[in-house]
Order: sequence, then C-alpha cells, then structure tokens
Amino acid sequence: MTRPAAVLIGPPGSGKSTVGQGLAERLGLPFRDTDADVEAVAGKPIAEIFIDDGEEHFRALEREAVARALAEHEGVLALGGGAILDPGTQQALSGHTVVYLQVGLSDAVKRVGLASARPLLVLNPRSQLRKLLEERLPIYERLAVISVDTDGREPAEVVDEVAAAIEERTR
Ligand SMILES: Nc1ncnc2c1ncn2[C@@H]1O[C@H](COP(=O)(O)OP(=O)(O)O)[C@@H](O)[C@H]1O
Ligand SMILES: O=C(O)C1=C[C@@H](OP(=O)(O)O)[C@@H](O)[C@H](O)C1
Ligand SMILES: [Mg+2]
Repeated sequence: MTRPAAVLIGPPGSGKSTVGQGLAERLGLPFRDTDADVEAVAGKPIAEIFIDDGEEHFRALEREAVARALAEHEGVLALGGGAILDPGTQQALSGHTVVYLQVGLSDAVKRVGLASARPLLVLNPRSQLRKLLEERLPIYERLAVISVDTDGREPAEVVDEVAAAIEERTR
C-alpha cells in the first residue's frame, strides 16, 4: 500500500501549500495539494465552486479528493484547511504521518489578508478566522502526530523543523 510521506493539516494561512511544496523539494518527492485536485475535477477555481455550487458540494469533492490522494500519493500532501471536518477523512488519516502546522490568529490574518481565493474569509477575515480556529483546533490537535508552530517563522524554517521531525520518527 502506498502512502504519503507526510500529510499537512492546519488552518488557512498556516502555510500547508507553501511549506508542503518546500518540504517536497527538500525530500526529493512530488507535492500534491487537494485544493488543486478539487479545482481540476471541477474545472474551476475554489471560489467559483463555492459561488456556483455551494460549500456542501465543495466538501463532497474535497472528501473524494482526499481519499484518492491518501490512497495514491507517495510524496507530500497538503489538505485544505477544512478537510479534517469530515468524520470519514478523520478516520482515513489514522496511521498517516499527519503534520499539523500551528498558527495563531494574528499571523493567520496577516497571511491570508483579503485574499478572495478563500471564500470563507472574504468578509471580515479576522472574525471568520477566529471562529474557524475555535471550532477546529481540537480536531487538528487530535489528528496530529507532529505539530510545528509557524508563528513568526519563515516557511524555510518550518520546512527544516518538519523535515527533522519526520526523520526523527522514521529512525
Ligand atoms: N511561515 C510563514 N511565514 C510567513 N508567510 C507565510 C508562511 N507560510 C505561508 N506564508 C504565506 O501565507 C500565505 C498563505 O500560505 P499558504 O501556504 O497558502 O497557506 P495554507 O495552504 O495553509 O492556507 C502565502 O502568501 C504564503 O506565502
Ligand atoms: O479552511 C477551509 O475551510 C478552506 C481552506 C482552503 O484551503 P487552505 O487551508 O489551503 O487555504 C480551501 O480548501 C477552501 O477555501 C476552504
Ligand atoms: Mg493551501
């Protein structure tokens, strides 16, 4: 059975896509992002899926994309921040090298800013992110086998720490 070398979870702005790409380069492995997989299946950007089809439809596409990637991908896999809300996905992550990128509200808000690419955060990103963190932090913490704090740190530093933690686990 194939499995990803690492599966990155965490809130929007924690750096899953950025650090995931850097970690894959560091490990010499391919990188995959389930948000890109969903966009490829739907044939449009995530913001348009939310507008045209609604969040529920996005979550259904996301659930399938995550299941497929967990079964197929042997490199570094970044999930969308909300993928872990699905109970089936929570179960499917068991036994995987799940890496939780932690980020506090202030850094997350600065990083995502007013990016319209994240439909959940378009209006009032600070209060939306605060709500989202409250709801999800216990889930991220429960699923993680490696947790790395990203506050005030550059992506390259985060990559270093994640790579070291993965190496430590496989020794
Ligand atoms: N550790 C970091 N420090 C500063 N900026 C970061 C860091 N990680 C990511 N970023 C920036 O924050 C934004 C969101 O990062 P991204 O990787 O898309 O996060 P996620 O996939 O978790 O939502 C990007 O503009 C990225 O360049
Ligand atoms: O947290 C969420 O619910 C979402 C996070 C986004 O991915 P990132 O966490 O990579 O920004 C993307 O999947 C979608 O906009 C929904
Ligand atoms: Mg991302």
